[in-house]
Formats: sequence, C-alpha cells, structure tokens
Amino acid sequence: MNPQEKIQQLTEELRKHNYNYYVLDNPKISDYEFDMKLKELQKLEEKYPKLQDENSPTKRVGGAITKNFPTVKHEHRMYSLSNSYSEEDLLDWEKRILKVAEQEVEYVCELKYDGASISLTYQNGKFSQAVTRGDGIQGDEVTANVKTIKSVPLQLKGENHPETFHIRGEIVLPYEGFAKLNAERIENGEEPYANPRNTASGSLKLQDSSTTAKRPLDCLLYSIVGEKVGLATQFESLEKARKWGFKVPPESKLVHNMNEVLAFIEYWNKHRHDLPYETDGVVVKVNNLQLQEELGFTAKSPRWAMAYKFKAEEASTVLKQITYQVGRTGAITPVANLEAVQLAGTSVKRASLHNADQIEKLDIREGDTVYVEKGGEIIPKITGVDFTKRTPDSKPTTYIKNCPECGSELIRNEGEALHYCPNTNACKPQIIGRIQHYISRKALDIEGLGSETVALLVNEQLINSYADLYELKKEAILPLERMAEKSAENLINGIEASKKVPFERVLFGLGIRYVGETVAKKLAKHYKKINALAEASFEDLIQVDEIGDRIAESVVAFFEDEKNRTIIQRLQDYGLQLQISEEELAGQTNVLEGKTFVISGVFEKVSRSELKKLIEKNGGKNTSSISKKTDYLVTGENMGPAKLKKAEDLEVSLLSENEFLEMVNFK
Ligand SMILES: NC(=O)c1ccc[n+]([C@@H]2O[C@H](COP(=O)([O-])OP(=O)(O)OC[C@H]3O[C@@H](n4cnc5c(N)ncnc54)[C@H](O)[C@@H]3O)[C@@H](O)[C@H]2O)c1
Ligand SMILES: [Zn+2]
Repeated sequence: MNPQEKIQQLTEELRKHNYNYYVLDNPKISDYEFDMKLKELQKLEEKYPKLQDENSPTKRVGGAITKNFPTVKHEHRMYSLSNSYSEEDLLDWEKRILKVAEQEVEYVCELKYDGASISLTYQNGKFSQAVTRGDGIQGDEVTANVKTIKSVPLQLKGENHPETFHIRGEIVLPYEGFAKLNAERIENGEEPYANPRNTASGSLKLQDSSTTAKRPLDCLLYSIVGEKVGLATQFESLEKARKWGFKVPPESKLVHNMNEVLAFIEYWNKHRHDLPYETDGVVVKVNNLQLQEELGFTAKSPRWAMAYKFKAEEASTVLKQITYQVGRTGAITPVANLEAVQLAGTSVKRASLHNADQIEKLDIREGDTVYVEKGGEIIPKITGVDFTKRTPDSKPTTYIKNCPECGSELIRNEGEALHYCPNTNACKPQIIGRIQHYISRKALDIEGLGSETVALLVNEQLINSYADLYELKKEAILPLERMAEKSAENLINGIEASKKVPFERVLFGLGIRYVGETVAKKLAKHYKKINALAEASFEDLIQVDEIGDRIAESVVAFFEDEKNRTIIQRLQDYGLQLQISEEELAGQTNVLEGKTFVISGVFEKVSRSELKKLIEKNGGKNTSSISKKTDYLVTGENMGPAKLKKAEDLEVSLLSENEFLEMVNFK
C-alpha cells in the first residue's frame, strides 16, 4: 500500500469509528486502539504534508450533530485538547509558551473527566440552554435533558452575574450508576453499554427526558466563557463558578511551575480510582487569561492547554478457560478465567464475556492471549484477541447447549442476547438465587440471614423456595456450620419480622422477571391486592402506566405457573403483606409518589393533566401518581411527598411556566 492509500484507508476507518463513538455512542474498538490509529495517521501526514486533507480526523473535533435535536451554533467554538503522553511532551509545550510569555507561568491543573462535553448558557442568573460540543462549531440543543441533572443549577446563587455567559464542563456518569444500569440491561437481555462516557453522552440524546432523569448523571464545570465576564485568571473563574452554585471539581489546583504540574500528575495517576467517576488524564491550563488570548488556538485545540493522558488501562494475558454461570432468572453468563494480571492496581483473574455474540464477534478461544480493559465496570472486560499469539491447534469456541448445573437444554428467545436455563424450579443456582433475591435489602430485607446461609440451607435441603423459610425451626438450623443459639434465634426473628414488609417489596421479592423495584411499586399501587394482579390479563396489564409487552407477558406467565400460585397461597397463609395497607386501600394517602420530584409552592387552578404535561416536558417522571385532586401538593424543598398537605391549608399563589420551573427541583 502506498502512503496515499494508507492515509485514505486510515482516514476512512477513523471516520467510521468517530461515527460509532460520537453519533451512535457505541464504539467498536477501544480508545487505545483508536488513539494508535490516529497517531499513525498523524505521523504519515507529517511525513507527507502534501497528502493532508483539511478535513482529516486529525484536524477536526470528532463529534457530529444528530437530526433529533435542534442544531445550535456555538457563540464561541468548542475545541478539543492537544494530547501528550510523556513528560517531554509537556516540557516542549512549556517551551513554546515561554517564548510568548517571557517569564515563568502559573498553571491550573485539573482532572480530565471522561464524559460528554457540554456548554450551558445562563441569562440574568437563570439557566437557559444546554448544547453538546458536536463538531465544535455547532451542537445539539439538549436543554430539557440537562435540566434533569440535579447538579445543574437552574437559578444561580449570589449576584452580579454577567447578563449572558456560557459555562463549559463535562456530563459524567459515576461508576456506580453505570454498573447498575448495565446490570439491569443484562438482566433484560439487552447489550450492556460500552463505557460511562458513551452512556453519559447517549443519555443526553434520549428523546424522552424522563428516561434521562432516571440516570444518575452529574455535571462538572471547568470554564466560564463570554464577553465582559471580567475575570483575570482561570483559577479565579473556577472559584467564581463555585460561588454561583456550580459543581466545580475540588481537585483543581493552582500551581507555579512545571515541577508542580508533574507532581499533580503523579499523584492523580495513583489516586484517580478513589474518585466516583472516570478520569482519563490531567488537563494543564495557563492560568492567566490574557496570556491565553495571546497564545490562541490551532485548528483543533487551544495552545494554552494540554491534556496529559494516563496510560491506557489495558493489559494482555492468557485466557485459560471459559466457564458459565447461571443467575437467579436462569440467565447464563460466560466468564473468562485468566492467568492473573495486574490492571489498574488490582490483580485480575476473571473477566466478563457478556454473551455468545460477544464471544463470536471477538472470536475468543481458550488458550488465546487477550486484551483486558478496566472501564467503568467492576468486572473488567476483554476487548480483543492478540491473533499473532494464537497457536495452530486452537479451536473456535462452541457455546454450551446445556445448563452447566442441571443439564437442561438452554433456550434463547428471539431478539435476546442471553441464553436461559428453562428449568426454573429445579435448577439449583436458580433456586438459591431466587431466595437470595427474596431476602435482599430492597425486598424482604431479612435480618440475620445472609446469602451464604441461604446457599447452605438449600444445599442441606432445609429449604427449596422462599416460602419454606417460614417453616424453618430453630432446632433444624442449629446443627448447621457456624450457627449458634443466638444467630439461629436472630434468623428466626428476622424471618418473622418480614411478615410486616409492605406489599410492593414482597412483590419485588417474588423475583418475577422484569419486575424490578419501580415496576413492583407501580403494580402494587394499581392492583392493590396480589389476587387482582394474578388474575390480570395481558391486555389489562399493558394499560398500566409504564408496563410494556415484555413485563406484561412475564407477569402473566408467572401467575399461570401452578407452582408459583401454590407458593403465593402459602405466603398468604403465613401472614405476609400481599395487599397494600388498610389506609392506602381507604384512599387516605394520595401522593406524588416516591422521591421523583419535590415541588415548593402551591398551585391553583391547574388541572392534573396540565401539571402532568409541565412536569413531563421538564424531565419529570412518575406523573401517573399525581393525585387526582389537584389540591394535593408539596411545599418546602425538604418536605418529602409523605408530608403533602391539602391546598386549602396553604397559602395560594401563582402559576406561570417559569415560576413552575423555579419551584421544581427534580430529584
Ligand atoms: N473507540 C473509538 O472508536 C473512539 C472513536 C473516537 C474517539 N475516541 C476517543 O475519544 C477521545 C477523543 O475525544 P475528544 O475529542 O473529546 O478529546 P479528548 O477527550 O481527548 O479531550 C477533549 C475533551 O476533554 C474534556 N475535558 C475533560 N475535563 C476537562 C477539563 N478539566 N478541561 C477541559 N476539557 C476537559 C472536554 O470535554 C474536551 O472536549 C479519545 O480518547 C479517543 O480515544 C474513541
Ligand atoms: Zn439449569
């Protein structure tokens, strides 16, 4: 291939990856691989300047705009950052700065948060618009979605805000929320998201802001832009932003020379995993804004800032064996057992392979040398195979056909990514998993009974379903390993106490596929009694707010199963709460359910549907639980929905849309 062809090939490849990454939020290769390809192209372009294309991926900010949102031109361009990977790169950069500055320069060191770039606009102290970086020149207007993020202030604190200004930052998804979201997706047979960054970016581009509101996004701000803002340094602007109520990362630091910059980098290279969200480097910025202006920009990035990228957290190791795990719903997950390797400060021996398609796509085989990457997930994942190290006797992986625990033939439903063991009632990990779920904190929360004890009880054939828990006798469990008089007593008491747990949590505890916490709440509220739910038809179920085909089908199937009906009858006989409380039945509590939002103020003459519309338009959710009577309202920021009062008890005022927005504080 001649250089011209090579440049063309790399350009096309990078464009495709940019599209996957920025538009579809679904990268197909790792960032490290991407960066290496980009570097290769950069080198070639430097060597053959004549072959350079002005639209080359090396010269453009990678993003793009989608058609789903209004396009907005940025008043001030949004650049990317130049990258450096070594101390020398940074020292070279400093030399270029000193030529202009002619004296020692102060820097601000910030962490490079790995999320989606955002520009927020404020007018007269009020939030007015949020726009993605897009291609740097124009981006997508995603105001409604950004409004659902708690840390974005809608009204600024303090006074003397510039009439109009923009503030830039990063929308991030903390590890914890990312892991939870992916666990749900896997459970639902959907493909897990690749990393927190693309998930954050994808969350901003959702059509329905109530879905965005469910994601625990955060917004970290790092630079104020606009004319007549009257600031002299970057550090000062961070402090000002903080005073106005923005979430400005506390790690940012003012330093006085390059040595201090290097110390900052060294420190965070070690400690970055203590932070709740992903960072991929440090951004060093010239502190003096006047000097920043003198230094200016290249086609792609400012000359006054430099990103130092942490080493990619990838390692290679040998895949010894693929094993398969059976979850409580019968879902099978393939697991890679690896030769131990150090990655991001921990020793890694196992990695998730997700599902059969993933194995096939990457062509992963036992004995292969594989790349392991630690993204936002707790369990690292395999990103690829080093084919140069594959031995000639290697054989393609054939996915198992039978359950590794009970031998039943596996099934895979159309459109789903996972295989299932259909032997729900007799496959041991499913029995154990179901009971473990039943006793878990958000379900029956049985004190004195842990996951290990459940496994022990099942293995000793003392229980076979959660209903059996209520037949357990102290004498029977005392002989068990590590069981003393006191702990046996606690266990029995804990089981007894679970009879008081409210219906919605019992319903969640039953472990009906796709009936998570929120759905259980919805169903409990709607049907009020388990018998009514058990009799509900598919058509009936899908009428309930937020209940789709998949959930409805699963609920119907659960209650059609004679074994489940018997178990529920038993629970009823033991005295569990299988209907909502007496007060609720009598209709005395009439609430804006859960902690979805808190409204301060009082509405008058607003119909329920008008209120619903306003709330939904602004990213609210759970509107179905707004009281039918509009005079049930919340007052005061800290009053939970339980403290609702009737409107007539309150002072009555207002309502315009803007006033409404000021009062609503989405949780
Ligand atoms: N895997 C793939 O297919 C694929 C494709 C395209 C791009 N990528 C990856 O995307 C990255 C390139 O994206 P990019 O153009 O956004 O550049 P970048 O992520 O390297 O850096 C620029 C961005 O950093 C962010 N940032 C975070 N903290 C900051 C701070 N304190 N101050 C200023 N900015 C801060 C800003 O959003 C800014 O736009 C590379 O890491 C590349 O590997 C991967
Ligand atoms: Zn099985």
